[in-house]
Parts: sequence; structure tokens; C-alpha cells
Amino acid sequence: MVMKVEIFDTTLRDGEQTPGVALNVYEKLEIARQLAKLKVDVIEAGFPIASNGDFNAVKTIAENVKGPVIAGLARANFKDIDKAAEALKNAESPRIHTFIASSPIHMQYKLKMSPEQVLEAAVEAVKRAKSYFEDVEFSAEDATRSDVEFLCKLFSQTIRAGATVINIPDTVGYTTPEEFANLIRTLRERVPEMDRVKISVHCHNDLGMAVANSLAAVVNGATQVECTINGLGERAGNAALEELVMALVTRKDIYKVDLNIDTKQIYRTSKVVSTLTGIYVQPNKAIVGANAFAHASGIHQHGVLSEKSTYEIMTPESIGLTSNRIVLGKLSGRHAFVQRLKELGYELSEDEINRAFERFKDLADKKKEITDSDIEAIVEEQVTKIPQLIELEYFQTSSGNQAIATSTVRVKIQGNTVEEAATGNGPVDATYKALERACNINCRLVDYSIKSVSAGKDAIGEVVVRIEKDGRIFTGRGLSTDIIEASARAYTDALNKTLYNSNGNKPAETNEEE
Ligand SMILES: CC(=O)SCCNC(=O)CCNC(=O)[C@H](O)C(C)(C)COP(=O)(O)OP(=O)(O)OC[C@H]1O[C@@H](n2cnc3c(N)ncnc32)[C@H](O)[C@@H]1OP(=O)(O)O
Ligand SMILES: CC(C)C(=O)C(=O)O
Repeated sequence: MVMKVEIFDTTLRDGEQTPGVALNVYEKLEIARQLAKLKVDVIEAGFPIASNGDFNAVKTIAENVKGPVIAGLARANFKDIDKAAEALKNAESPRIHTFIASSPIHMQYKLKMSPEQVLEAAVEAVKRAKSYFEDVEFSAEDATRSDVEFLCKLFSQTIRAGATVINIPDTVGYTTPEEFANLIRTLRERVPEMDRVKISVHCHNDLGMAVANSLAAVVNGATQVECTINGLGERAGNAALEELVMALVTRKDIYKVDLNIDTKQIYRTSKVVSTLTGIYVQPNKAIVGANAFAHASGIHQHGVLSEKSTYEIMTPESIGLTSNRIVLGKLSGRHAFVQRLKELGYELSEDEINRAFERFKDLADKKKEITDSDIEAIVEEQVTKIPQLIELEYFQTSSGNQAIATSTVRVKIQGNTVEEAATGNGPVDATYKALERACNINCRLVDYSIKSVSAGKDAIGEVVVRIEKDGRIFTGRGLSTDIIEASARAYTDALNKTLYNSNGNKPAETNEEE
């Protein structure tokens, strides 16, 4: 039988211990709802004794989020446990997570307690928690720097007192995969009671080994892993949920475990957490970083264009992205360049491609990333000029915070003058709708960007739009000191290209008339 590993998400508790992060009740609830969509098994919603805000957050999540077990943290004392029980009482599946440190350093200098006192406090805490709920987790904080004999005693007695989950934290990220694997094996061998509970691990990333240590524990029998979205957490953070999950899924051949997680929700969850915590994800972060599915070098780009699995060990779709990204720059090759030309609707001759590619490489030496608009400009300047089938003759908009935005446009389309009006969600939207009507073209706006290309009050605004028609992308550019006019010109430019293309012209063919 394939072993099941449960995912215990502690973004809302240990993740909130990230310096600079403080989530309010609404933000915590939103994250918890997203974690439920991700189908984590357990949400550790907070530490109810910490503050009234955290108590309310745990209570609100317990009352509103169904599906996962909802856990609340408590030190090994009755005050914390009673408070956690109060916050969790309306949860569908509540769990009290109580902990106390077991390492000589922590017991002597922090708790100022003897091992016997720690043992007694742990057992009493578990019994108290058990008087509220069936599901009780006990953690031996700093387990990886604890005496193994003492850990065995602590786990044996807390299980007998009613713990249903035993957590073995690497609180300070000190252990290594080999050492941690050995610890989990030893505890399972020496504590017979461990067979009847879930064995959990909670690894910190101080030496960058949180995920590797957690995986080593899974191989040795851990059935629950504690982790956070984007690897948030105290100091260097916790094991990153997305990395753990995708390692277990992608290398199922090695780990041979089942998970409940809906991996397609991973990217969205990462975004929600980074937006609400304000902690940005580094671009090269595994799985959810902006570059995790981006290819920048020619040899790799050629590989993935031929067969994605040459350089992708998992699909972008599996984490909820729509596609990978080919980033054009100075290290790109001809294959990727030609592919992008095709995607942009150009069909060039060999000679035209050669000229455009040469210009592309020159530009790429000066610019970090070559955008679609740059490629359009290269092709138009080097290879082709598209005739103006649509000319914007006139436009007028009216809008205001109390008025429905309206726009009237007059265009000359293949020699005929057409006037149309439309309302919209703002003057730009109204103008775009009026232009579509006037030109009788149905298309989808994919991207709109505006930037200033000069300085000062009379700065010129450049609008670049990308529209999709029949699966092809067309880019339009417009310049004006009036941003509505720049927007209207950019859209007219893009519509002109769609019309030219649908008239049966090859978009990049040289046209001598122009
Ligand atoms: C490894 C982890 O990540 S554990 C979770 C860490 N998270 C947090 O600490 C965030 C929330 N914490 C807080 O809001 C506060 O620290 C509180 C409310 C828990 C406690 O606040 P205070 O009462 O002001 O105590 P303070 O934080 O200064 O010191 C911790 C006290 O708890 C004791 N303590 C620490 N861990 C435990 C434990 N597991 N069981 C029992 N007592 C403990 C310490 O010995 C110390 O006791 P003392 O006040 O008698 O000296
Ligand atoms: C409370 C425990 C599980 C913890 O956060 C740690 O040891 O890092």
C-alpha cells in the first residue's frame, strides 16, 4: 500500500513569525481559504494566547474554513491550552498543538527547568489538551539538539497521555538529511508507541536544508510534514510547501507516497501569500519564482521548443501556470527568435529572418530583455511596412467619477469613413469598444501598458497594447501627450495589423506602396 503523507501548513503561525509580517484577521482568513483550496491536511491558524488579534483569527478560521484540520499552538501550560481550546471549539476538526523544548540548552537557559519538570509539564499539557479534543499534537522543540534517550521518554509518555501526533522539529535548522533520517529511524525503533501516532517533522532552513531534511524524514517513516508557503517563517524560514510537494510528486518513483494536495493551486496560493504578507518571492525561487519555468539561453530554448521535457522536469500547468516563458535576450538563438516571430504573426523569408535576427542580436547586446514590441519594431523597421488600412480621424471621450464613460470615434477604413460610439468602463475602454465597432473586428485585449517616454508635465506617453485575434497576437503602439489619444492610436495600430492579416496578407511582407 502507498503511504499517505499529510501536509501541515503553518504559514499562518510560523510563517507569520517572518520578521516584518503581521496579518490581520481578514488576511489570515483569505489565506486559510486558499490553503483549503490547495487541500492541505492541516492549517495551523495561529497562536491564540499571543494576542487578541491572533485569538480572533484562529476563532474565525475555525468557524469558517471547512475541510482541513484547524490547529492552534499552545505552550505547555494550562493558560495557553485553555485559550487555544476556546478559539478552536467551533472547528469541524480541531487540533491543539502543544510544545515544550527538550534540548539541554533550551531547558537550562530558556525554560530554567530540569528534564523531569519538562517531562511532567509535557504530559500534563497533553492531558489538558486531550480533555478538550481528541486530536492533540505534541512537539519537542529543538529535538535535533536533544538527548535521544530523553526524547524517547518524552514521546513515549506524551503518546500514553493521549497525543495523536508527535512532531520532531529541527527548530534551528541544524540537522542534515543523514543525521535526521537516523534520528527518525532511531525514535521509531526505540519508542514502540510511535507506531500508533502520526509522525511529524518541522524543519527550519538555516543551512538551506529544510526541504532535504523533511524528505529524508519521509523516507524514514514521517507521515506529516510541516511547511509554509514560499518558505516563510522565523529567521531563514521553514521548509517550503511548494518545494516539498513538488519533490514528492515529481519523484514519486523514489518517495512512493500519496498526497491530498491540488498542485494546480500552488502558484495562486504563493501569489496570495506574497501579496498579503508583502514578502516578495525571489525570481529564481524553486517552483514559484518568476523564472522557475522561464528559459533564457538559446540551447535550452531550442530544446524546450522541440520537446518541453528536455529542460522541464515538471509542467508549468501542474502548479497552475498557463505556460512556460521563453525570454529573448542576448543569449537566445535563432530557433527561439523564429518561434516568437511566428507567435507574433510574422511569416518571413530566410533573408528577412537573417536581417531581423542580426538586428535583434545587436539590440540584445544593449538591452537585458527583448520584448514583443521590440521585435515588432525590428521587423517593421528592417523588413516590412504595413499599409494603413485603418486611420483614426477623430475621437472624443467624456468621463467622470459620477458619469458613464462614453467615446465617439471616426475612422477611415479601407477608404470608407465610419463613425461609432460606445460606453465603457472608463474612457479607454469606451474608445476601444467604439473602435472595434467601427472596424467591425472582434478581438481580445491581452495586455495594455503605458509609460512615459519623456520627462516633465508635457511628457509623451507611449501605450503598447497586445490583442488576440483567432489565436494570433498583434501588437500596437501609440504615442501622444494625451494618454487617451496614445491609447486610441495604439489600438488602431493593432486593429490595422489584424485587418491586414485577415485580408490574406502575410503580416511581414514588404509593401512598396508604403
Ligand atoms: C519554536 C517556535 O517557533 S515556538 C513559537 C514562537 N512564537 C511566538 O513566540 C509568537 C507568539 N509569542 C508571544 O506573543 C509571546 O511570546 C507569548 C504571549 C507567548 C508569551 O509572552 P510573555 O508572557 O510576555 O513571555 P516571553 O515571550 O517574554 O517569554 C516566554 C515565556 O514562556 C516560557 N516558555 C517558552 N516556551 C514554553 C513552552 N513551550 N512551554 C511553557 N513555557 C514556555 C519561557 O520560559 C518564558 O517564561 P517566563 O516568562 O516565565 O520567563
Ligand atoms: C512549535 C514548534 C513546532 C516550532 O515552531 C519549532 O520548533 O520550530
